[in-house]
Amino acid sequence: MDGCWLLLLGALLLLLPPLLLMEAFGALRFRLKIISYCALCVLLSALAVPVCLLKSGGRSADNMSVVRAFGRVMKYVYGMRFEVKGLENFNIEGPCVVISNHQSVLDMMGLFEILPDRCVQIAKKELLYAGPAGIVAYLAGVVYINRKRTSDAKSIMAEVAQTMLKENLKVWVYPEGTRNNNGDLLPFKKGAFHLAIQAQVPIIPVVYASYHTFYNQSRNLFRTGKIKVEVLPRVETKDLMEENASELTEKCYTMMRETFFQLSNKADETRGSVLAAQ
Ligand SMILES: CCCCCCCC/C=C\CCCCCCCC(=O)SCCNC(=O)CCNC(=O)[C@H](O)C(C)(C)COP(=O)(O)OP(=O)(O)OC[C@H]1O[C@@H](n2cnc3c(N)ncnc32)[C@H](O)[C@@H]1OP(=O)(O)O
Ligand SMILES: CCCCCCCCCCCCCCCC(=O)OC[C@@H](O)COP(=O)(O)O
Repeated sequence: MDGCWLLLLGALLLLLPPLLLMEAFGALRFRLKIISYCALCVLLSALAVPVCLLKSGGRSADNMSVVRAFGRVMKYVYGMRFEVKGLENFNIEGPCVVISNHQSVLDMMGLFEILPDRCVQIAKKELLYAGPAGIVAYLAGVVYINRKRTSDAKSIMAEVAQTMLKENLKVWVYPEGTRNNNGDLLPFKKGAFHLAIQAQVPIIPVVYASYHTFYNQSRNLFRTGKIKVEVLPRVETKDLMEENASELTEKCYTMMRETFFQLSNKADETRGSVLAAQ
């Protein structure tokens, strides 16, 4: 492992000159910081691959704890602190579907901060081609879907409903289906909710506060910061059927959006105008 840390240190030193240059140029600085973040993800992944192979010999959800340990290095490098509420809501026997909002590539830090054991994510298939990061995600049991081929994605998720029960897995889905940094949540895709209903497992919503105070792509802002996170109480799906998926989606969306605004200290403008109209 000593070799690994030396390699890591060497790479960080290599990243230092570009980081200094960034002080002078806003846009360049922002880009370099994002690139260095991705490079660190790739580097940590490359270090984690052999450890995963030694631990499990191949693809296994047990490897996710290795990836989580390596992933937790990133928050120290980028000066992110987390304030987590409701972590005890993860303490449930058996499988469940975890859903959370997805703002940026920085979410990897927030993910590994609270990721429970034996929890795998659903990811877009393009991530498989991100070199070592794609490989380590595959080794840790990440399920890849092609978002453009809905019917394929649905059948893969139907298989996941079976495997999560068989192998006692939690599955983490970003129901917005893409990154979104607009200060609100995008409407949710329904796959996560069909998955929970098919497997008859609870949903655990997780909300990360808006990053707007320290990260904003359009303003080239990427500083250190504190991220409030709340793990909400489980939403049961027992006895729900396929036709209940839309209302379940709506219920979770409303709950998470309210929490998102609370955590981000913002007024819910839409709700305000709806109330005014009544
Ligand atoms: C070493 C450490 C450091 C290294 C770090 C690097 C290594 C990392 C390692 C490890 C961490 C990995 C982390 C990865 C993170 C990745 C994040 C992403 O990639 S986010 C993008 C992909 N995720 C999704 O897209 C969400 C899942 N998407 C869905 O669930 C969608 O619903 C989907 C794709 C299944 C369909 O999407 P639609 O765009 O067609 O929209 P819809 O409205 O949901 O569905 C259309 C109709 O189909 C029905 N439907 C959907 N799913 C169904 C189902 N399963 N069964 C039946 N009907 C279904 C719906 O009810 C709807 O029909 P009606 O409108 O209601 O009539
Ligand atoms: C051979 C080296 C190839 C290098 C490629 C550089 C890739 C950088 C790897 C960073 C991996 C971090 C994982 C990111 C997960 C993530 O945040 O993915 C975004 C998707 O959720 C949503 O996609 P989108 O619809 O594009 O917003």
